[in-house]
Amino acid sequence: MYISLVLMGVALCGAYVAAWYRTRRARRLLAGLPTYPELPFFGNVHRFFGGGEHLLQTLADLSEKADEKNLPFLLWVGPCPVLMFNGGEDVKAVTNAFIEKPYYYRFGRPWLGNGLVTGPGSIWKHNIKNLSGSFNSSVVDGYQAVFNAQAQKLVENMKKEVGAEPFDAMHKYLAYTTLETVCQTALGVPQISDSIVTTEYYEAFNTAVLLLIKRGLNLLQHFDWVYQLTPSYRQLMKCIGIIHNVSETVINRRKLEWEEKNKSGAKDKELDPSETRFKSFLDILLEVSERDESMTLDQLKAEVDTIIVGGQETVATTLFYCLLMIGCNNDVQNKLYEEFKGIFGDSKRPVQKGDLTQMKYCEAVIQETLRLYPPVPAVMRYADKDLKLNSCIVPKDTACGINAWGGGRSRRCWGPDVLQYRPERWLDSDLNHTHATYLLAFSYGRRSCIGKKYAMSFLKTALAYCVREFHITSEAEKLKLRVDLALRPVSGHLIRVHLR
Ligand code: HEM
Repeated sequence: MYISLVLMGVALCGAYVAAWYRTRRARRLLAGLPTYPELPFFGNVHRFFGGGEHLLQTLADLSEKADEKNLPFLLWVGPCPVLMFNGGEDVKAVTNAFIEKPYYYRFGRPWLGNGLVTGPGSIWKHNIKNLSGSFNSSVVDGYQAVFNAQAQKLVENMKKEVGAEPFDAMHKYLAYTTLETVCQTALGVPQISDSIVTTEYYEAFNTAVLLLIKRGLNLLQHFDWVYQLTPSYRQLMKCIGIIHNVSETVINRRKLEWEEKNKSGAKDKELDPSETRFKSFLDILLEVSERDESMTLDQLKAEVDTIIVGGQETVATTLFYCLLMIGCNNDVQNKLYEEFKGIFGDSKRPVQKGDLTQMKYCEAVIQETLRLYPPVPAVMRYADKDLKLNSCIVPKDTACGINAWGGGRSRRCWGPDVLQYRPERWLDSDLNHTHATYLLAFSYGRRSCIGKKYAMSFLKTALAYCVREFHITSEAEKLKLRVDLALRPVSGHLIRVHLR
């Protein structure tokens, strides 16, 4: 025990000195940027302790300071610099220059392998060429029947809550709805709910997310060899085993079907559309694997798991905040209802592709929600070379934060009513390219979200079903939030539904 502690102490000191030596040039180049006073050894790391609420306060505080000065905010994690960018030309330059991510993205690799989110830049660069169009309009349009069925199921479930106590829509319904939707469209399995999203899978999925967050927030566990000694590691591996087992089973079955189809000499190499009635993400990957040897079975699994993770909580969280916001902004809800009435009349018919393009106000509601409540408040890039910006030089080896919370709440960009929930601002013809660089919920530039079109189509569909059926109320003006990778509520997050 004593020897282990001494060894750990020596390793930590060694790592600190090496990192300090490597980043002394950064200290010189970044002097003058807004920052916090540093503690010896820890830098500003103590600002991240104290739980998710405290973390959000820190993020909000540094975002405001950066906005006031119109400069990136500098943090020191031990001896290592982290620059936080709120938006504007800097974000554009940083996201286009850097495709590497800091080391802690590796924590997700036991689950997501070298998929798009967690893979190293070189692998991402190769695969994105094949996958960037995976969720283009024609593919996503093919998912509309799944979106409708899932939205219908959601409102049927929520009807149980009519006249009941306020409830937590996220955990009771939304998380499950989006997990089913994304599994179904990613894997292309009909009747997925019975066979795939079992309670065991759902629980393993949620626990794995929480364990990864826990690791991220515990600096000591950043060392692989420390983490591998913990019970959390064993629990994580168990959860990942359950999740992988599901995706592997489906992938293997689908791959066999695909190979048999090819052997039988079918001219059209797409799977029989009658089986799924849409082209799943897995189908797209199988097509890629035919012409690109680097799309191995492992890589294919990594990409499928990535899509499921990338699309599940983000979409559920956005829908959740949309419901909360319209629940405490009656005027907004009325306008939304009127828009749906204009499109559907009194009918509760399924949403069609053409309806989605007419939902302009609905789109504004989603954008405004994402501006104030980005599900992923910040993402990171790693500077693998120097980059000259107008505001500073980003030195090689600096971590760069793309701060969606700060961008959406930048007074400089959005004006004095920045904190007001006002979807109308998105209908304003004065909105321009600069505003786009401050709406960072989907990140920006290279390695930004490829599921934006998917997310918008599903969210519009789900909102149409919910608002046609229910009048929603919430007390979200009392909403309290925390950050633990995702933006999560602490209180003020319950809703009530009333039949229209
Ligand atoms: C409102 C919903 C969504 C939000 C707010 C969102 C947000 C984001 C963000 C912030 C990133 C950048 C991650 C990083 O740099 O670390 C990202 C990447 C990604 N998202 Fe989304 N996402 C959403 C929906 C979806 C959906 C529905 C899918 C797929 C079905 C998806 C798939 C992905 C993938 C594959 C990446 C990695 C892209 C790359 O690195 O090239 N996302 N998303």
